[in-house]
Amino acid sequence: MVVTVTPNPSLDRTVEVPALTRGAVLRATAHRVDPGGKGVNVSRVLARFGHPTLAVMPGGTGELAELLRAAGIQPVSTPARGVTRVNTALVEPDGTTTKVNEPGVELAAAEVDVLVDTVAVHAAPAAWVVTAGSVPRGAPDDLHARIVTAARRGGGPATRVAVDTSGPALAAAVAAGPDLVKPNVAELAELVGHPLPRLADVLAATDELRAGGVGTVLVSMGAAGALVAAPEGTWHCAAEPVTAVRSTVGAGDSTLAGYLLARTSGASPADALVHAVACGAAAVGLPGTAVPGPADVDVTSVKPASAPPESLDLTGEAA
Ligand SMILES: Nc1ncnc2c1ncn2[C@@H]1O[C@H](COP(=O)(O)OP(=O)(O)OP(=O)(O)O)[C@@H](O)[C@H]1O
Ligand SMILES: O=P(O)(O)OC[C@@]1(O)O[C@H](CO)[C@@H](O)[C@@H]1O
Repeated sequence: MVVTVTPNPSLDRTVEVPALTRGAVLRATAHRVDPGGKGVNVSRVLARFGHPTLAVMPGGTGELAELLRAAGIQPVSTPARGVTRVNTALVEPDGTTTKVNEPGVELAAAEVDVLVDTVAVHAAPAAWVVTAGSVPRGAPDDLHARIVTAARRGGGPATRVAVDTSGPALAAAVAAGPDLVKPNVAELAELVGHPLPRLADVLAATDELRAGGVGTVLVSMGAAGALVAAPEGTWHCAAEPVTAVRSTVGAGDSTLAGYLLARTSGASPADALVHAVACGAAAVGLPGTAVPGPADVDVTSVKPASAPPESLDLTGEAA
């Protein structure tokens, strides 16, 4: 079982437009609404694969709860002020996505405590507790760090904790020594305080995090695939670039879910990375915040993970 925590859940509204023109009235060619928020998306992938999951979040009632139940996920709601935010993605035909994320619910100190304690209550049977996404208004920067500690306190001997967030919240969470973090390259660069133009720079950054007490670092790198730096070793893997990108929203969450699904089934970090990359590639071919299931994911189309090509340029500026 995997428990996910989404401190700032959302309803993701995706509107496809012929072109994004500032100041114009745009006529949508398609639209959809998906449950959203990073932890929620991880639960949605797990549910599509038939893996048991519980999604903890402040608020998360009304339409979001209905959509989650329809997806086979039982939401665990904790008290919050305000309503679930609506995050809007404007998607152009080539997949270019402009996203507007609302601030979302607000938490008083007591509501933060309830969220953190609820994680401890549900952590015992979990193989993984995943805490992910932005920190809502009113909550402290160390919210994910507190959730890591709560998951450890309430979890069983086999419970592991993964974090996917950014900025000061990621820095605080890393200091709590989670078993896994899943930054993208920009988030990792902000964390270590300098740009990471080549894969060698990403590797050095993952070494730094692991030396500081993080167990595994899973770095998603867009079309350049993903890298895992684990106690067992370091591997890189990339899918064939998806040319028909529908929406990249949720690709990182699908990558993380794919990795955890494979690891809980006993796969090695290298094989789990292949599954993670296949899930990420499948996600970008799906509209809006649709997440992949087994029928969408083709592991055989992804080459086995290999030693990281350290000279790989990640800026897209190589000659
Ligand atoms: N153009 C692409 N072609 C093939 N695979 C892709 C492409 N873009 C992304 N992916 C896959 O999706 C994964 C996640 O993408 P990315 O690194 O952009 O996530 P992210 O920035 O964490 O996303 P988010 O936080 O919005 O969910 C990549 O590791 C890769 O496997
Ligand atoms: O505002 P946050 O919490 O950083 O990100 C929220 C969000 O953009 O992330 C998910 C994709 O990863 C979406 O479902 C959701 O709208």
